[in-house]
Amino acid sequence: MTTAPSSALFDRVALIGVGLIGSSLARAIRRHGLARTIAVADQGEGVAARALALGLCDEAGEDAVAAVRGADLVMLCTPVGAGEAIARAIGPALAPGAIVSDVGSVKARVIEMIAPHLPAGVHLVPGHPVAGTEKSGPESGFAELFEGRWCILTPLPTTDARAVDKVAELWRRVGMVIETMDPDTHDKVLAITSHLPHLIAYTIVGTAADLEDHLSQKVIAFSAGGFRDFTRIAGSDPVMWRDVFLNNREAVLEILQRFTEDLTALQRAIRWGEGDTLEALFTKTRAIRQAVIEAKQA
Ligand SMILES: NC(=O)C1=CN([C@@H]2O[C@H](COP(=O)(O)OP(=O)(O)OC[C@H]3O[C@@H](n4cnc5c(N)ncnc54)[C@H](O)[C@@H]3O)[C@@H](O)[C@H]2O)C=CC1
Ligand SMILES: O=C(O)C(=O)Cc1ccc(O)cc1
Repeated sequence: MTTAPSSALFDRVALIGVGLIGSSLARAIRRHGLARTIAVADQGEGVAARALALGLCDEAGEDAVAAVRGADLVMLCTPVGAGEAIARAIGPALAPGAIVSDVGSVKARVIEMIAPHLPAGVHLVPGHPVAGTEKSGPESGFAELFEGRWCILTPLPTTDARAVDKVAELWRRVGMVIETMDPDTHDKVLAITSHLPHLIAYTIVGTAADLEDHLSQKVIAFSAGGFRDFTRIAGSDPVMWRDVFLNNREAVLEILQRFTEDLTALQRAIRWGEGDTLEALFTKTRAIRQAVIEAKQA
């Protein structure tokens, strides 16, 4: 099963967590021949065995320490809340010169949780492939997930530049476009573009579910258009998203404050029949939609 192409970037890649993102990365690494050996560790019940059966890796088990031994790249692909315990456990087993990276949707807290447990000589290169779906588990991954999407790296000023380049090259070879920013900026940007939309979706679907029985059943039966789109997002993994909100608390609360103020202004406009206010906002947002589409096509 081991692939040994001459263009392999890494000798042994250890993926800790082999759900949607870990399994997509395993598939993409295999497809592009980027590692000689892929070892995975996952504590989910039966997940490691399923990853092996799917042919995603050369070795699989529950023990992260065993997976990282001899690895030149360790990629943390678990919900972000698990990062600290994993880093504490694997720290002593990491080879000098090894790179530790991650795919977490939150960056500042992840760095705070992981960095203190890494020995000197091990390079931390935090990252976030901004590509995903509402699905989870090793069966839901696919090699093309990352193609044409952004990968944001948030290295510390002290991070070894060669280590950053190597992680950037990995994501580039699986099709991503690389952007570098500081962790706080990342967390603020993602709070509005990803975390708040998920919170809104969870709220709308929760509100619909709490309607009187006869109404809530009709909502499900006749759900179409907008509401259906929200149910897709609200079907995302509960543990992953619990960890995102707990670990990007400040940025999410700040953006939620602004959002609720804007929502209250809209509520007022509807109450007082201020059609001009509504139409002006909807005209502005339509232009933003157009700009987003054009940016994607560029
Ligand atoms: N789902 C998405 O669309 C995206 C997710 N991310 C980030 O990727 C990470 C993983 O998310 P998904 O792959 O979607 O989740 P997932 O739920 O599909 O996979 C997570 C895996 O981690 C395993 N796991 C949990 N705790 C563990 C531990 N202590 N040790 C070993 N394995 C453990 C679980 O058993 C599961 O198999 C998260 O940090 C998330 O923020 C980043 C981009 C997109
Ligand atoms: O499925 C969707 O619409 C997503 O937004 C996927 C996603 C989830 C989390 C991320 O950090 C990045 C992308």
